[in-house]
Amino acid sequence: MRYVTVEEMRALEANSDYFGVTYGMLMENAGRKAAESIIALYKKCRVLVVCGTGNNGGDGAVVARLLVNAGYNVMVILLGRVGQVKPGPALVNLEIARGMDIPVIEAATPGQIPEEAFAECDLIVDAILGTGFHGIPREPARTAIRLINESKAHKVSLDLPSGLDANTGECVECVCPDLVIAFHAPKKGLERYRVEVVDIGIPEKALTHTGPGDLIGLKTRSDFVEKGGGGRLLVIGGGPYTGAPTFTALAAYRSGAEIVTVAAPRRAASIIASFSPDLIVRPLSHEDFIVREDIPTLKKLIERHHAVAVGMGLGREPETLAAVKEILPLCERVVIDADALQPDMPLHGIITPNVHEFERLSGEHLGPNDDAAEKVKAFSAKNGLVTLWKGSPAVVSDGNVAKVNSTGNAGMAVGGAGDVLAGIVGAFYCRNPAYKSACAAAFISGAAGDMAFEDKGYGMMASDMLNMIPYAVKKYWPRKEK
Ligand SMILES: NC(=O)C1=CN([C@@H]2O[C@H](COP(=O)(O)OP(=O)(O)OC[C@H]3O[C@@H](n4cnc5c(N)ncnc54)[C@H](O)[C@@H]3O)[C@@H](O)[C@H]2O)[C@@H](O)CC1
Ligand SMILES: [K+]
Repeated sequence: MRYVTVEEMRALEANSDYFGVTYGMLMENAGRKAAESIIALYKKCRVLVVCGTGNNGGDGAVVARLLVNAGYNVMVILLGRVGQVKPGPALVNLEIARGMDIPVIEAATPGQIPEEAFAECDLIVDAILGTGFHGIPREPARTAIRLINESKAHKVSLDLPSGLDANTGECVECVCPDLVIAFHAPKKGLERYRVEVVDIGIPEKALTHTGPGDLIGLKTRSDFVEKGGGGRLLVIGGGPYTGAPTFTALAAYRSGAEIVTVAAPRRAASIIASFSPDLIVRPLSHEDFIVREDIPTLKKLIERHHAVAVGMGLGREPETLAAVKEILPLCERVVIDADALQPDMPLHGIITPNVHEFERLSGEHLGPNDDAAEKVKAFSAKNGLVTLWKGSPAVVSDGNVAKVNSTGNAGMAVGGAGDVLAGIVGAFYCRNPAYKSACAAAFISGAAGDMAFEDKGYGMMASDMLNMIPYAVKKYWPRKEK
């Protein structure tokens, strides 16, 4: 089984919690499965559970409680004060253990660790550090790891051997366990251990649907301190229509882009510029639509931005489409939308077709009982790109995996909603991988649409979605320390 990265695990846990199988339930499941494995392997004996102050320690507290229930003689060493324990399921389970008169020794420094406990036990459960660990073990974890390794007792590590960095698979000083009980899937670096993977009840939906977990690890402006680091998006659109590129550009700003430039034909450019002083608008050569003479200008603009969103409000003048055909290969990160989605276009990056545009591109009519995820995945694989299919619900795929969007509503079938979505995708894509950007954008766009619908029902407009984007981001963006 392929290992799961720390970020993937965080995302799965966050989506699991979002769909109702909470962090607390996951911890209970993890602890129960670990205790069951231990009871199957070791007859009743003296067990020392060494807990860290994070959720791995929380798992250890659940194991301690369940082994006591099964008649084992259990003692817990907490490497810190109870007051330092992560609030939430870990603290709850440590308090429960203490409340059950299980001896919990608090050892905040190496000197406070009762060394004799490591000699007077038959089995040690290593619940010090899990996927939240990185670097070199600090004290008192470091001493505890040494004492565990020097002990003659059997050792079982929860999720991974404490001291193994699951981001890199490396370990400088880590527990050498007889068995690792890994939760949900192995982490990187477990190849050299005896591992038992246990299911902790993460619902299938956490894997198949978007959720707040898809925002974990998404880079935003605050990750780039230098000016313009937050992402510079170029919007190439406008012509017969001026609202569409405007929605895309404003949505990108609302999603955290730092600089958004709109390149549009002259007349459209002056109208777009009049909508908002926030927009940097670059009028092109022709009055009404984009022409081949614009290519050198567009080339220069493309080079000065992290990503490009093209197609919104473009119109379908043959000369315009010919120009777009020439500039698409020049774009490293591109979101291709609306009129630019033509079968003979060199499509790549992320495409955001609605149902009709997808039909035009793939020749596939997706009816209500079609498996949209499979069709969109196949199309994405064949064309080597990421598709954000704007069905209801939307489906995102990179050709390998596919996710169904879990937010959004029928009120969003309103002019401009697709342009807003394209702007959110473009803003995220400036600084993030394509598939992650598309999943996160689908989720945030639908969440903003849900807030707008909550507020205005079917009277909502795309501009209401625009205003809700920052609130959706604030509501669902898991705090860094999770
Ligand atoms: N979040 C969840 O819903 C679940 C988490 N689970 C468990 O939670 C673990 C992840 O928990 P956390 O993210 O809280 O982190 P961990 O419990 O893995 O470790 C975090 C603790 O270690 C400390 N730490 C980090 N680097 C250190 C270093 N170099 N030296 C010493 N201490 C260090 C941190 O300050 C923190 O207190 C998983 O491995 C798994 O065991 C499971 O219960 C499944 C459910
Ligand atoms: K561990």
